[in-house]
Order: sequence, then C-alpha cells, then structure tokens
Amino acid sequence: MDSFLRRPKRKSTHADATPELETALEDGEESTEIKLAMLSSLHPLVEQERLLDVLLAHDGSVSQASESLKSFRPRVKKNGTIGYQQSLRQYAKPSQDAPLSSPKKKIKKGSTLHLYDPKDVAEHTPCTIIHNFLPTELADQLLKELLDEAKTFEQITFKLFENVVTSPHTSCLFLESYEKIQEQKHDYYYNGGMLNDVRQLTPTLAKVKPIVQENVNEQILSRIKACYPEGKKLKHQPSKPWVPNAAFVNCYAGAQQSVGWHSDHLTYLGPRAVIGSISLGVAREFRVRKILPRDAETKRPDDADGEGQISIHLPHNSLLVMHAEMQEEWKHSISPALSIDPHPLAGNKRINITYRDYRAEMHPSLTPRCRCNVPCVLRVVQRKKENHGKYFWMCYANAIPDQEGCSFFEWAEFDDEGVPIRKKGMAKPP
Ligand SMILES: O=C(O)CCC(=O)C(=O)O
Ligand SMILES: [Fe+2]
Repeated sequence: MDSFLRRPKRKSTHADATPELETALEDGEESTEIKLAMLSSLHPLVEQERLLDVLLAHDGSVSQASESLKSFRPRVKKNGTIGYQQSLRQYAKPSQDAPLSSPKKKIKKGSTLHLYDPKDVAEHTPCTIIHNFLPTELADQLLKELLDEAKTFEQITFKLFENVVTSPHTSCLFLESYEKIQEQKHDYYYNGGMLNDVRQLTPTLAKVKPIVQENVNEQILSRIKACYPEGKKLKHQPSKPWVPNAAFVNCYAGAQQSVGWHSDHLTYLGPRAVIGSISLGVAREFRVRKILPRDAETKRPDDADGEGQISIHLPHNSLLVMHAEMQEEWKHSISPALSIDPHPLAGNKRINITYRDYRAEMHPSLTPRCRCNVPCVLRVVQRKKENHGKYFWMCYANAIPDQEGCSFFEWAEFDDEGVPIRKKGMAKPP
C-alpha cells in the first residue's frame, strides 16, 4: 500500500489516446474520488469532508494528506446518532409577512448542511423524500426478508489503477425473471466484470415494486412542474412513465460500512435516470454534493461555496427519489458514522433498495463496443467547462483486473427522449 501511496500521478495508459479521450480523462473528478477512496480506507474514522479538506490542503498528494491525518483524532459528537425526524417547520405559525418558502440555506464549502424535513430536501437537493413510506408491517416484512438474503451478499470488487479494491459494504442485484437473470449474467458488465450473484425479486420486493413505481412517477411529475424551467421535462429525460425492472440491494453492517462518493452509472439507465431508493433498519446519512464545472486556468469552480455537502437523513421506511438532474450533476455517498441507533429488527444493519429502470434502448447489444469487445461505459463530462454535460462512450475494460483497456472514445448522442441516436453499424432496437 505504501508504494501505492507514493506512486506519482497516474500516467495515461492510453498512448494512442485521442484529444477527446484525454479531455474526458482529464475531467479530474474521478481522480479525486479515487484519492478520497484511498484516504478513506487508510483513515476510516475520519469524516469524508475532512479527508477532502486535507487532500486539497496538500495539493492532492495522498501520501502527504495521509501523513498529516495520522495525528488527527476524530471528534466525538455529543449527539452522534441520527434518524429522528426533527423539524421545526410543523411548529411554525406562518406570519402574514413571512415569505412562503424559507430563505435559501447557504452551503459553505467544507461545511455540511443537515436536512431532515422533506420540504427542505426538495428545495436544496435534486431529491424528494417520503417518510413512513410503506405500511409498517410491509416495511418490516421487507426488512426481515432482505436481512435474510443479505447473509450471503458479497462485497463488490473493482479496480483502482492496478489495485483490486473491495466495496466497504455488501450488495446484490435482484431481477424479475429467470430469463432476465441469465441475460444479465451474460450480457451486462459492471466495472468491467460480470455480476455472478444475481437473484430473482423476493416476494416482498415484487409486492413493493408497484407502490414505488406509482409514487416515483407522481414525484417526477410534480418535480417537473415545480422545479424545471418552464415546467417542462429536461432534455433527454424520457416522457414515458418510469418502470422499475431491477432492485439493487445494499447492506451496511455497522457504522463503519459505507459507500464512497459516486454517481450511478448511466450505461444501462440512460441519460437523466431516476432512481427510487428505500431505506430500512438503521438510519444513516446520505450525503450529496453538486459538481460544479471548473475554470480551466484556476482549476476552481466559479462559486466554491456551491460545493458544500448536504446530508439527507434517511430513517427506516423512507423512500428517497433521486431525480433526473442527480446523476449527471451531483455525487452521493453514505459516509461512515461515528455512532448509530440500533434498530429493533436490524440491530446495527441498514438495508437499502434502489429500484431502477434498465431501459430496453440501453441494452448492451445496442450500444457501442470497443476494441476489447466489451460494451462501452456511458459517462458525462462533469468537471470541465468545455464540453460540460456532454455524454461519451468509452472503453470499460480499463476496470477489468489484469486488462489494460483500449483508447476507444466516442461522443454519445441522444434524441430528446434520451434514446441513443444510432450510427451506421450499430444494431437496431428489438
Ligand atoms: O445506500 C444508499 O442509500 C445509496 C446506495 C447507492 O448509492 C448505490 O447503490 O448506488
Ligand atoms: Fe449510488
């Protein structure tokens, strides 16, 4: 690990990289995520926001940041547990001259804004939250069923440079039918590899699916009306209803289990994806932060304060809808907790279910393949002002252990509904 830490900045392995590929790789965001993941594995008790501050203070040098963190003692919060649905809003009597919505809370870089109230979440983040979502007994039944399944979940393995790293929690993908499971195991790639453990939806996952579908579609429509320019859906956002056909289940066993900063891959979900996420068991913090494009010269965003973190508190039996602006423009994480409130059924565990719509138009047989003959990954330029928001396909094989990958790069084009515009030689949709 030590030699890994001292490794100089990654050199591009893409000797034949096109200028566009270099532009995309230089997007830079990924390397910060990777550095944070390394620091986090070396200093698991240090909060992500502090890791980021220390990393920035040492100009991105992981070894120097790690050295200075050795002397760091975590602060023990007096009120370290979360999950209470505290909100002063319900006690507030609207005064005649008070504005209808609360003044916009300021999120300063380096600080975290904690949100509990659904109205605040909708106002400050690209998410909506519904507390006490399922009937109590149904939520408990789902939790018990998934705690049982989670006994045999595994950690996901992925590649960071030449090192194979495992995710700091366990997970499993659930699909609707045996045929879909076979197809998934055969055709779909994740971080360059196939998923071996794909299971059929449990009876309660299947029972809850239409409830999630109805609520998420309602939330999408009210979000469009209330928040999007001219009350219209975003460009590339599908106008047809959201139909989940997959449930990705995560299990966090104990306060230290977490998931690092990331955006969910759009490869199979398509642009402007929406995700319905149920939390069960121990309440944990879901952190989000907006990725602002940086100035090419100063390497800083125009509004550094806009980059502060927001923590959404996710109690048992809540549904969080990640809306269409989330994956392209924001990152999210479940940060390690200093302490947790044990849950009567789950003990120290949290179960999370993300219901997802794997879109037929994004089937790997329809999207570009690179020279390694692996379906490409779909990404979006997040950091660079130049080409900001543009989608591109690139080689996935970079993430396969022992494989170098190729320099395949292609700008991705979609119609207004987010359907890929087929180029010559690409397969036709079924
Ligand atoms: O556990 C959560 O709430 C989030 C999980 C997540 O981000 C993911 O599975 O992609
Ligand atoms: Fe995610």
